[in-house]
Amino acid sequence: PKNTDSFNYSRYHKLSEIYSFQDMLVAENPNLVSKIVIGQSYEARPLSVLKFSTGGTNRRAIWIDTGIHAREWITQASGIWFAKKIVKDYGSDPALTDILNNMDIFLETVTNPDGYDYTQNSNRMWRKTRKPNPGSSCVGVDPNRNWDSGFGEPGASSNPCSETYRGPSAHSESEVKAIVDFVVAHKNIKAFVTIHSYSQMLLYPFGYTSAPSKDEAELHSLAQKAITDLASLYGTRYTYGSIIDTIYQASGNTVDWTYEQGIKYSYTFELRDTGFHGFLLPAKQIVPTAEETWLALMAIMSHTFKN
Ligand SMILES: NS(=O)(=O)N[C@@H](Cc1ccccc1)C(=O)O
Ligand SMILES: [Zn+2]
Repeated sequence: PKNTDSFNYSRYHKLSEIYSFQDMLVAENPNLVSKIVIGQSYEARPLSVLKFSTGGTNRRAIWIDTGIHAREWITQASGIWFAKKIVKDYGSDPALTDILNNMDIFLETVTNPDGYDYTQNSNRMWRKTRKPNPGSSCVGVDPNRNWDSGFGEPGASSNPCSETYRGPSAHSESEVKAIVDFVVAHKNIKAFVTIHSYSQMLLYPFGYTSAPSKDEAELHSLAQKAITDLASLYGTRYTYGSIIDTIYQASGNTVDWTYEQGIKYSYTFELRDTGFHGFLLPAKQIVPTAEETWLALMAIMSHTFKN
């Protein structure tokens, strides 16, 4: 595709097409969008983050990532759609314009590029990173068990062959460490949203413990508002609540760590569907899924902006 208007948002794209989309979006919108490379994957691919900013220095910021689990293709595709949506709506949608006149948005659309490439060329059901595990014939670490929050506690595996292998140590994966370093250095991120599929859930900390977070009440009511807005478009029904109560115990997960870093509005989405297609969601559902999810993201971003 020649530009981001002719780009086909209703199709899943290979890694090189996503990278060229990012560069086209930056080139078309130099006053709003820039690309930051926060590190590199095990196989030395760039970990690229799109920054949406109207100026200032170290403004309060919102982080969104998609594709940390490679096979969850609806999430990378939604992330691409979100990027174009931000550019289209800035200056026309009052709520988004207000947010971007005061805050920055960081969007990492391919958070596990090695894994994504592997699903495209080898194993469509790959989940983890692609770093070999010494002493094992099994490859990869689960990037949603590798964070330094309840690391190694129940809710992750110590077996390199497991899909939920936590890794040899917290932040052992460069794809995780790059985000850790970015969050620690930035210091002004107020909302952190990491997007997975499938199950149709909106989840908040904690996953490693049944102890409620101190902000449980606020996180619960904001989640309720977000999934209500989501459902208003196509009637898609989400459940919501703490990770451990709503899905299962999971230690070393992303938002437990970001919440413990002090980022109150830390959420994990599980997008469509509830298992009929699962990870193999048909491409015709990409745009409807992205559109409805955007409404929930706007609820979270607006609340973050006002608080
Ligand atoms: N996306 S998924 O199918 O892998 N499910 C997630 C569920 C999950 C979501 C948020 C924190 C911990 C765990 C997982 O990492 O197991
Ligand atoms: Zn996932």
